[in-house]
Amino acid sequence: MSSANILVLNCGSSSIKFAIFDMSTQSVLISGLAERLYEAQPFISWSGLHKGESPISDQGHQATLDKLALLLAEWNILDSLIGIGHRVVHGGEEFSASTLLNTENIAALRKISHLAPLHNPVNLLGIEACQKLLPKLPQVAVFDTAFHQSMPEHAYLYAVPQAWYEDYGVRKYGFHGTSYRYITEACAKLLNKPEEELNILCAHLGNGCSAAAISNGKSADTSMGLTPLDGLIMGTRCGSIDPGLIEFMMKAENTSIEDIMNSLNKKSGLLGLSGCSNDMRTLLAQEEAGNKQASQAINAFCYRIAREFGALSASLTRIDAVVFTGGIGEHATAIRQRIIDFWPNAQIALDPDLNKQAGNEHGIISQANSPKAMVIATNEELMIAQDCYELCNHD
Ligand SMILES: Nc1ncnc2c1ncn2[C@@H]1O[C@H](COP(=O)(O)OP(=O)(O)O)[C@@H](O)[C@H]1O
Ligand SMILES: CC(=O)OP(=O)(O)O
Ligand SMILES: [Mg+2]
Repeated sequence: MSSANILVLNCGSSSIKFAIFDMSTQSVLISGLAERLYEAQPFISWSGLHKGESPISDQGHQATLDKLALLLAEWNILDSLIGIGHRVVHGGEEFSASTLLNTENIAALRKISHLAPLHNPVNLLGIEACQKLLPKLPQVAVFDTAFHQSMPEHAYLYAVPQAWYEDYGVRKYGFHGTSYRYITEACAKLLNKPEEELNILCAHLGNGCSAAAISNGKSADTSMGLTPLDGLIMGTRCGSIDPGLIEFMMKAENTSIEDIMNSLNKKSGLLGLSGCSNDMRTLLAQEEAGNKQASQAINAFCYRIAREFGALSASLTRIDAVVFTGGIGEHATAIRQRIIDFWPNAQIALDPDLNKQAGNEHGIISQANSPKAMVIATNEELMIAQDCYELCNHD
């Protein structure tokens, strides 16, 4: 087996995605997903050199990380690894680029963990598990926030007392940056343009959802903020709301700030509006079956994305393409059409066949005479593997 293998770990709030890359060929050897970690029956599946699936004996991230350690040993892959790359969602102001981890910067990461409560604590759990399993192996953190460090001050400042920014780092950071970085590279190639000349609007629509304006290949603005709670409607997160709502609901329900924040993070978004699911596939099926609340949730979701595109377009001198990515963006034909329907002044006309097949060989789903709309499958794991490989080889 090659000795240029990198393990990539993406610990999410309720799932763990992993991939083993052979960087001598930039190919994936094995990739997998553990899902529903806090539900009755957590489950892990993998494919590539080895293929299989298995229930996980216990709930939570730790049991899954233990299971993954057993699988890596079983696949005889541990000795071939030269580094481990971790998706870390929040890098605060301290981390503006991918970083080789050590005791000091892990401690610094721990300090900003509360800024992404659904993500950073479990990202750290993954880092600790790997340290235990392979203490000598270099580990690299790749931050969702890094790509957005190019945002200008007028985009990232909140209109709150300046001391909040100076003393506590309260500003917009933006997330899904590793995905936007991949999309920028891929889109420039597909449109045959230098990255530095690419101007696009992109929506990353997964469990977490955000949109970004990319100007001359760099992030100019994005919908998520200090935390990944702001902006678009998400699976269980509310997105933008009137901040006054928080005090209002605390008084109305005579409850704590923790309770309200828990509801805004875990019981809102598509789940809260529909009252039935955070999963777009389920909601589309429910809508088809006549469930009005599911329909309301989907419409609010799509409208908010159209509105965000309209707002973000203010920061671009020209729009080369509107790009959809993430689980929903890549797979939900009807959602892409509905977003475009809610955005008439963009004058985009989708080609129904191209939209259905999620793009031609250039990723394009719009008609020939329309402003361009595209679908590009994101690959955060490849970006993480590349950064990890580069940092491991330089040390
Ligand atoms: N064929 C599909 N049609 C509609 N929605 C889909 C389809 N496939 C996946 N999705 C949706 O994608 C979302 C998950 O996206 P994903 O990017 O995998 O999430 P994560 O943020 O966990 O990485 C879910 O809402 C799921 O319903
Ligand atoms: C930042 C974020 O929302 O990530 P995810 O989409 O993985 O939840
Ligand atoms: Mg995701």
